[in-house]
Amino acid sequence: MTSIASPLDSKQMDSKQNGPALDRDAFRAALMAKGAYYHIHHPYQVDMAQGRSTPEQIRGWVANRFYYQINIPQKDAALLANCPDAATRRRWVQRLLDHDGYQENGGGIEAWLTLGEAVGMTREELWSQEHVLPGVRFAVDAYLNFVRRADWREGAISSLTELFAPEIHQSRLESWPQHYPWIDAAGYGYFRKRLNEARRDVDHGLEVALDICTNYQAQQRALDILQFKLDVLWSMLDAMSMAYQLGRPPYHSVTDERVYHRGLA
Ligand SMILES: O=C(O)c1cc(C(=O)O)c2c(n1)C(=O)C(=O)c1cc(C(=O)O)[nH]c1-2
Repeated sequence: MTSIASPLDSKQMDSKQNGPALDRDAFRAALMAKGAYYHIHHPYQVDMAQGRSTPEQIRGWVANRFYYQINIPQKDAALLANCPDAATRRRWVQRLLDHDGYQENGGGIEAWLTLGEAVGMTREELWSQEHVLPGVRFAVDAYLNFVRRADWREGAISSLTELFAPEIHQSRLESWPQHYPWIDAAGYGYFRKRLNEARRDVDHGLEVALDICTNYQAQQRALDILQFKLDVLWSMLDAMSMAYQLGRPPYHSVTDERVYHRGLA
């Protein structure tokens, strides 16, 4: 029971736009094929993986990604708030604990702060958001706002970029220590921690998608949602490329000062 209209509901269907539904395996394959657009292929990410990034570029990425990290639990809390099903909430709530921590377990945000220190930044610097580029902020905010407004099942589908995340975490664990001996190994805990968490998360997200998207229109909608999320991740790196690789941070043509803001509350 939800008051938010979603094309995932069959009653919202327009029969004229219906094509044949993919079977479960073919739909899973169509979702997986979206991996071709994952940010693992973005030049900024490729440069980091191949050892071509400067310390400033790595630090810029860590500081900007921190904004993603701190918004993920708010996104998951929004999804929980929109979800009327207790059994789903009981599983989904683990994501909040993964990032925020519980009892003596520090959680993902804490692990990301450790990564920040490992690359030579202070915790205060990350929390201040002074390095967060407007383009990164807008992309992350778009994700949070989408999940706030969406049917929880659409929110769940938007997390499915995590299908492709274990590979990217694994690749960082393998390549970064070789290329960047200046990074303190304590910083890699986040990536190690996410390997299993992401696999468990996608089992749940995929289950939701495969169970619910059983007709053509719902399947197309799910693919569109996944593409939207891929766009979020890609756009974040586009903004970082401009600022840290091409030397074109916001307002670079009018001032040498950093003109960043913390967004509008
Ligand atoms: O480092 C990455 O490339 C990467 C990507 C993604 C993703 O694909 O959205 C996530 C994460 N990391 C991650 O650490 C994480 O906790 C996470 C949660 C989610 C989500 O959408 O709920 N995505 C991601």
